[in-house]
Amino acid sequence: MAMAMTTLISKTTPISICPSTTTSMAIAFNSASAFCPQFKPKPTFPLFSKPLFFLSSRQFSSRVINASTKDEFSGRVGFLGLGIMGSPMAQNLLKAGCDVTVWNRTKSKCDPLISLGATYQPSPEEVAASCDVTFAMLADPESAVDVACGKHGAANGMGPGKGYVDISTVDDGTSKLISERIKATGALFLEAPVSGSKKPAEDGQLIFLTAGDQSLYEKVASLLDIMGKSKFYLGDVGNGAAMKLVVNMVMGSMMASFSEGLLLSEKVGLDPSVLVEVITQGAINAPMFKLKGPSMIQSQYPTAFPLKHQQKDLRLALGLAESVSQPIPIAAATNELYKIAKSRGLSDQDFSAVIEALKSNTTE
Ligand SMILES: NC(=O)C1=CN([C@@H]2O[C@H](COP(=O)(O)OP(=O)(O)OC[C@H]3O[C@@H](n4cnc5c(N)ncnc54)[C@H](OP(=O)(O)O)[C@@H]3O)[C@@H](O)[C@H]2O)C=CC1
Ligand SMILES: O=CC(=O)O
Repeated sequence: MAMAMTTLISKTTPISICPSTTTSMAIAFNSASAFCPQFKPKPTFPLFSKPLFFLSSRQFSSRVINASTKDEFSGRVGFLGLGIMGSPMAQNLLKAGCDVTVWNRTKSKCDPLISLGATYQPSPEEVAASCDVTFAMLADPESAVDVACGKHGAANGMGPGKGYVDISTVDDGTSKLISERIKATGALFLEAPVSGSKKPAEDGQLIFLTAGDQSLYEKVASLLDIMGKSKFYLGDVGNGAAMKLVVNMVMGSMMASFSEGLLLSEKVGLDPSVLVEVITQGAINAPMFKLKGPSMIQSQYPTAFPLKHQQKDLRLALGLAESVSQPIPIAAATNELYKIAKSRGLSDQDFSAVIEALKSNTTE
């Protein structure tokens, strides 16, 4: 397998990077047109002080390269897909003064962005044709392929000098397919799936897991900095997708295990709120437990990360593991639990609603 290079730029301090594999988002650039003039670095994260590292994802060999974020992006930015994540990301670009053109399958979701100054185009093709760099944030592999490669898809509007950045969480095969189609037009491609949910998207605190054309990565670095707190460059297309799937495989299993713990503690007469406090103070603490625990105890699941997307990521992680004959029995069992939750009508609830699948099981 080809060695993949990992770059990390953080808004805060230098960070050691762990080994990786792959993921996806879409941007197109063309220095000729328009502008994104008012990029203002957030005061707590000076733009020119961001460290950047270049690491081998498999061997930890490293070299430091110059941070490219000092080069502001000057071009028209397209944004396809305005769901829970895409809307706040596009909004942050607009608020930073970028010239943004939007499209969404359900047009009404474009309206709040249009009222903030975005331009609307009626198809992905027309967005890509009118923009220098086009980002895509779609639900799943099928929609990501359709929007990029389908009839009136973005690829039809791409060409030399432009770039496509796919932020959607998809598998590496899907990302490679989209990359090939985009690059056949002469444009550049970057996959850039994100770690971080609705609130980090609103706060511009996402973590980008990028791979693909490094020159596109460097050209859109200042845009990634508007939407995120750090960014990794992981080498060949597929490595960003794989990294994202591994992270979300771990997250899905953690949430399932946490759900079992909450229910077991209650069944044996403990206060699950105290369990959350105990976990929070110990070595297995993760922000997710404190964030989701109190509402889970109240059987409330306000959607930040839809359960159907978590199950999709587990399904794709199983495929990734299969491709390299890696046993992942915990993730396989976890996937079954999320499938049960989906079959009980919880698809559009937050993924923490997976606890309901366990409740139903214990009462049957
Ligand atoms: N929510 C989260 O916390 C995070 C999500 N992700 C990933 O980001 C991606 C988007 O997530 P999120 O914003 O939460 O999802 P949403 O379900 O809120 O949004 C999905 C987007 O995809 C569009 N879409 C779905 N199917 C099609 C289709 N067939 N053709 C065209 N457009 C389509 C939707 O359009 P329409 O409005 O018309 O339905 C919508 O714009 C997913 O891959 C997810 O796994 C990554 C990190 C965090
Ligand atoms: O993909 C979901 C996330 O929270 O990250």
